[in-house]
Amino acid sequence: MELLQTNYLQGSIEVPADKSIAHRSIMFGALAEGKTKIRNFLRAQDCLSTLQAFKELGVPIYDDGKTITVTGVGVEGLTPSKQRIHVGNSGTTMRLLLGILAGTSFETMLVGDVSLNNRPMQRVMSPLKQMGAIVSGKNDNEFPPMKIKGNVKLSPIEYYMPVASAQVKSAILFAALHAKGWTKIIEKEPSRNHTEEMITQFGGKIQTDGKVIWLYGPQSLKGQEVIIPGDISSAAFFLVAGATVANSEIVLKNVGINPTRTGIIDVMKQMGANLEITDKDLINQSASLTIKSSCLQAVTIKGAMIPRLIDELPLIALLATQAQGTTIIKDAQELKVKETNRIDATAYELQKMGADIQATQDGLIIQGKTALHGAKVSSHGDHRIGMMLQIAALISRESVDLENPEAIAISYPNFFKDIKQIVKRK
Ligand SMILES: O=C(O)C1=C[C@@H](OP(=O)(O)O)[C@@H](O)[C@H](O)C1
Ligand SMILES: C=C(OP(=O)(O)O)C(=O)O
Repeated sequence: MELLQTNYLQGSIEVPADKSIAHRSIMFGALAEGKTKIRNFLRAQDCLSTLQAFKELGVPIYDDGKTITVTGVGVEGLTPSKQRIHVGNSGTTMRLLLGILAGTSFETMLVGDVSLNNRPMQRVMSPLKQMGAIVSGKNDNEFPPMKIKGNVKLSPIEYYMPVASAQVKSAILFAALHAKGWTKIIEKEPSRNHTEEMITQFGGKIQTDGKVIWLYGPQSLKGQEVIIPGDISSAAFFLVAGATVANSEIVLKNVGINPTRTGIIDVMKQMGANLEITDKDLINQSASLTIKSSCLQAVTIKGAMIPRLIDELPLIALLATQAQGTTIIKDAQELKVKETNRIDATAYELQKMGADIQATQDGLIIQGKTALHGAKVSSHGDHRIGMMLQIAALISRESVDLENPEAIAISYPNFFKDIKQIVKRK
């Protein structure tokens, strides 16, 4: 597919709903008592996998096209699926669902696509086994398909997380809601806290202090109305496009600004981006972001910042190709086990366009102020790599051909439609 080109970018966009919150809204809705109404659900492949999975586990879910209504059944109300549950490309669905299924009385098989079959599951298997569930991967290794036999008498645990991962933390918390006693989790670095926030939103009790989280189970939750803000990880594509394409100005409305997710804003500001935050809504944790063409400086990104912008790193690498100086990204080895190895895929594809970018063991080194040229590139079947390459095409102003653009529907089905709205050809 030939990617879109532009002379400059201008306009206003309402980015799609937050993917992390959308998955969790179905999950909490299913586990709570009573009805949960979800407004602005993300109808993208990953979240539809979660929705379908819970239908197969016997949860009544009704979508009138605007609002999704989930009739909660509680973990004891889930019923065995008649068949293996397909979770497609979604790591979040598989890992969080394992945490939920850990508290059931039955066995479930979870299968995914080729990409998901290569994603490590030991990180969730290990704590869930300690809590009393029986979990195994294909041929007794840690890779999907996964088989899980739940245990209605789960034990609480104290768990030091070896990786900074919101998915692992969330899987443990879902299981802890059904374990009798105190579960304590110590994070390696703070990761996105949507699960903790939604436990409180759904009437549960959870305590946090920096990297430490305590939850006393069992707990029952109450159905809620969930209004999902726009996804900052989707807004990020436009932030980078607006900052790097000359004479541009883009307004992004209703973007989620939970501080565990706003690393991209902090890093872009540090780089000198012309980025303004307005219309802050503190209740819904959302705001408008205005980005204008910017003069950028290189940065070093590492440590506790990494989980706050993990999904935006391929895009930040692209941004760094246009900044003054050498940008270094380190401590980001988690990027190797996403939908694809995002360190290698980012370096390989941007090199094809003329970028001076080197993959390292745990990140990337990018020399700035390089002109990008046209090329034939591939998404590697990874939605975020595909979208990053469309932004690279806007910067290059030369013809770029993208192989496997379909992957983009995993998180952002209307991506090209939204880009078309702001592309201005003189
Ligand atoms: O919990 C979540 O919703 C997510 C957590 C992150 O994964 P890890 O927990 O594996 O870092 C992130 O990369 C993913 O896109 C969504
Ligand atoms: C890593 C991602 O998602 P998941 O882990 O749910 O597949 C992502 O959306 O970039």
